[in-house]
Amino acid sequence: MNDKVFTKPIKKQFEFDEEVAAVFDDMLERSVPFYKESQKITEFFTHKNLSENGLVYDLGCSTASLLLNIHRKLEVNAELIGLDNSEAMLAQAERKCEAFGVDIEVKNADILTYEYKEADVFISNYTLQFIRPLVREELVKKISAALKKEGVFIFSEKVISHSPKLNKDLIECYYDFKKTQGYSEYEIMQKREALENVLVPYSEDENIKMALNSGFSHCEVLFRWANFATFIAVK
Ligand SMILES: Nc1ncnc2c1ncn2[C@@H]1O[C@H](C[S@+](CC[C@H]([NH3+])C(=O)[O-])CC(=O)[O-])[C@@H](O)[C@H]1O
Ligand SMILES: O=C(O)C(=O)Cc1ccccc1
Repeated sequence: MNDKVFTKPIKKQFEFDEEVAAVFDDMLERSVPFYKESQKITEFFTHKNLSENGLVYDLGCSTASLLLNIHRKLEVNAELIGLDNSEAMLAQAERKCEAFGVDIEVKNADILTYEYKEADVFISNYTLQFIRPLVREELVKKISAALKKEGVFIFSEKVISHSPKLNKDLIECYYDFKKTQGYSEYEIMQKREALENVLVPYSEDENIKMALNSGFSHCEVLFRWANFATFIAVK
């Protein structure tokens, strides 16, 4: 279904409710620049770091698109677990996994309090940005603690610049992108308001520092387009 969520006046903050879940795949493909490319890079580095009988967690798996792609190219026996705390998203995820006849575990859980098993790879695609800054680093520490030695955390985020001029231009560049994807100025502005204080992006540098401060020995950018970036952190 096509994303028309912000074509009408919205009075509430952005939520991952039924209305959003029903159009979510279209929303992400049209709202995240090079979404498919960032997914492909994430898939590549997941396969590279996954060992026989290994485990992958996808934090904020939404409709399970990424785990389904990873599953398609699995060359080892591995456990894939997707976590999300939106019932509406999980219903879509289960519907897709069933349709493809795929054995992926999707669980209703809060990624902040979940008790993780030892894993080879953690993924968070555009989810950390929705975690309150006060507890975000704590979560990254929890992730690093649950990873195997040399395990990886691959995460994609919307990012900001601390140069005010550059930040303003990055936002404008992104809004031009959204217009080319068929969103009107009205939809863009309405969503911007709904996301205020809900989606809190860090700069590229702040994301890397957070990873290095949380038990990772190395962190760098795999892919960046204007204000969207994919990072890899190695334990
Ligand atoms: N505390 C939390 N616990 C569990 N889930 C959460 C929490 N907070 C938010 N979520 C979930 O994190 C997801 C973030 S969307 C991820 C896109 C996906 N990775 C994709 O690549 O398709 C990003 C976006 O929409 O920009 C939503 O499904 C929330 O319900
Ligand atoms: O669409 C936007 O304005 C964004 O910042 C990206 C996004 C994509 C999907 C859900 C929330 C935010």
